[in-house]
Amino acid sequence: MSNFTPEIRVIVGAAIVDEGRVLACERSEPAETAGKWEFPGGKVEPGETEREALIRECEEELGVTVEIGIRVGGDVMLGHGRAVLRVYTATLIDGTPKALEHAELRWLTVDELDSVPWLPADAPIVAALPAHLR
Ligand SMILES: Nc1nc2c([nH]c(=O)n2[C@H]2C[C@H](O)[C@@H](COP(=O)(O)OP(=O)(O)OP(=O)(O)O)O2)c(=O)[nH]1
Repeated sequence: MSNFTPEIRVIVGAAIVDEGRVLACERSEPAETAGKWEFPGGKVEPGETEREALIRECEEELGVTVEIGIRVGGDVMLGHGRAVLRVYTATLIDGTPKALEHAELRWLTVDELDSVPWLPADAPIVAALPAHLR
């Protein structure tokens, strides 16, 4: 059909900041991305706002309650333009993050941001992070 418009999924990530450090999470699956590091988050489901999706994902993946702040960096295209990644700052309201779905969690200072292999799409977001950690 000539009027077919493919759906663009929005993937949200939370840059959880605490005492000048950001929480980095090592993916455990699937095999193609296991061992790469990311911001906790995932797909925004129909009927959900981006902030609601982030709060839900942080509960599911880390067992914490977060408050969402401001955007970090710009939109990053994923999957040949089929999805877009949007990252927001977040702060912990309740709980201590646990690796419920990730292989490992690490709190990184601004000097440690490059110490883990981030998912490739996260590079521009990580580059924009220092301003939020100082
Ligand atoms: N959560 C997250 N995903 C990222 C980041 N960077 C990046 O390229 N991605 C990609 C990896 C995945 O292909 C996709 C997120 O999918 P996901 O499988 O984690 O999302 P989800 O939790 O909603 O998954 P599911 O319910 O469908 O299993 O976005 C990031 O910083 N955080």
